[in-house]
Amino acid sequence: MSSTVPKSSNIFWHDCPVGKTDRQNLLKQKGCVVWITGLSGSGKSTLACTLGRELHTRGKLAYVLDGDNLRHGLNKDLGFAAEDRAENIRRVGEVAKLFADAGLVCIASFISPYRRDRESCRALLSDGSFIEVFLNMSLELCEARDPKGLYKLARAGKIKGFTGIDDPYEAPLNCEVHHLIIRTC
Ligand SMILES: Nc1ncnc2c1ncn2[C@@H]1O[C@H](COP(=O)(O)OS(=O)(=O)O)[C@@H](OP(=O)(O)O)[C@H]1O
Ligand SMILES: Nc1ncnc2c1ncn2[C@@H]1O[C@H](COP(=O)(O)OP(=O)(O)O)[C@@H](O)[C@H]1O
Repeated sequence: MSSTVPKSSNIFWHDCPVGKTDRQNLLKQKGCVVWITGLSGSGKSTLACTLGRELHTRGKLAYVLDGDNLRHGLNKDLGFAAEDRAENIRRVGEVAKLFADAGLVCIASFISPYRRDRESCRALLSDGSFIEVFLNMSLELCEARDPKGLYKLARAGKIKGFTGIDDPYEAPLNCEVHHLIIRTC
């Protein structure tokens, strides 16, 4: 699928009197995006929900955007070809930016296998407001977990273009948080 970025013309930005700073003051927190990337089964959703709960417990407003979940709605028209993944991440980046602008801690949990797509999302946010977390789990570990049985299907050739099997994953070069687990099971 090709990019659906619209070619709008004759459009004008409309500023509202209540801005991001006002919302942040109201909420007593800073809006930002925590972007969790890693292979399927690396623990992205688990970490996203744990972090979301921890922030909630501390009285901070957070919201989790998860790949599987958004593919049930906003991104249900997208598959897993490189251009579909790029469009998936582009849309999520824009949504995450809105959440951060609203003053929330937006926790985005997506494989987001392409460096360029993640960097485009980073570029949407101001310095320090995009925190990239790399769950660096080995393919062996993720495959041993295989909670949805997807690696088994990919190995059997029943899913084509599965990340880590026959589709690429580009590890971050300069992420804010690098979580590495070396054990194999
Ligand atoms: N071909 C292929 N490759 C990778 N993953 C696949 C594929 N097909 C389906 N799934 C399921 O889709 C989930 C990943 O969705 P994402 O939106 O995070 O993917 S991406 O960022 O656009 O690459 C992923 O969820 P997680 O296991 O939570 O990562 C899988 O459940
Ligand atoms: N820190 C962890 N230690 C051990 N198992 C974990 C950990 N985090 C997640 N898991 C398990 O690994 C599997 C994949 O986790 P999940 O959060 O669904 O990964 P992802 O969203 O990256 O696909 C699940 O069965 C989950 O319970």
